[in-house]
Amino acid sequence: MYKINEVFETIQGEASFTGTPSIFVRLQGCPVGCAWCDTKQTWDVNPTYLVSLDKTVEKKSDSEWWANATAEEIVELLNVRGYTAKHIVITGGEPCMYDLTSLCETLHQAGYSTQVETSGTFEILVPDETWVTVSPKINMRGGYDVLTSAMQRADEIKHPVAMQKHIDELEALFDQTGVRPKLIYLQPISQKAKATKLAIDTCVKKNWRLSIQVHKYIGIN
Ligand SMILES: C[S@@+](CC[C@H](N)C(=O)[O-])C[C@H]1O[C@@H](n2cnc3c(N)ncnc32)[C@H](O)[C@@H]1O
Ligand SMILES: Nc1nc2[nH]cc(C(=O)O)c2c(=O)[nH]1
Ligand code: SF4
Ligand SMILES: [Mg+2]
Repeated sequence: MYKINEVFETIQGEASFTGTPSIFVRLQGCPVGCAWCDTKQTWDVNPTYLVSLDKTVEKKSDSEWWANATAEEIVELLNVRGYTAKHIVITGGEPCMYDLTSLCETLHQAGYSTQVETSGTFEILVPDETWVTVSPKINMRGGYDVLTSAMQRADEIKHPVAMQKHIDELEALFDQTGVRPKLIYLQPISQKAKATKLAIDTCVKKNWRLSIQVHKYIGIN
């Protein structure tokens, strides 16, 4: 069973897959506690807010409501809803709190590609074909060993930044782990002008890439 906060079809707004029609499966639960997190409604798994899977899909705004669903029930839901996107983004919350192998395999068998968005604070349990986006949560709850293996598995790094300290921490992480992935994106925190300028200047200097959260600029989910 997976704990589902919401399922919706939209355009991927972040990093390499920006612009790709995607179905987002947002899982409930995250113990990491980033101060600037834009999905705090996913942090707690509160039994009071357990609802049906349909209710999580019909949400009109962010809420702590969540539902239990099997991989098969999720594929069935995508069929019933008539979604046309073929790319599934599994996010959260922290999706790697759960073993995502069977969910991704079931989605692959049904003809979808998969991508996981993770903080790297839990072991990443996904098939080889799954695209893994790691937003390493440095000096946060979670193990250093796990973060190293997450860096090794990462297909891309997407690092939220607001101040120089965040860039210095990322450089230190590359040095500590000996892993420097090819695709490194800086993502300004919460569209702040100062954060955006810092991200642009640093990307130009280091030949990294910029990820703005496109969906937030155009006002979609
Ligand atoms: C909400 S998280 C869920 C997945 C996972 N827990 C993680 O942190 O990667 C999805 C992405 O949004 C980023 N993010 C969260 N809040 C943000 C904010 N206020 N501004 C920019 N990026 C943010 C995260 O770093 C991560 O890359
Ligand atoms: N359009 C859109 N793109 C996204 N990319 C990552 C998201 C996330 O919340 O993980 C997200 C999201 O919430 N919406
Ligand atoms: S790890 Fe991801 S979901 Fe959890 S608090 Fe940080 S940004 Fe939010
Ligand atoms: Mg989001």
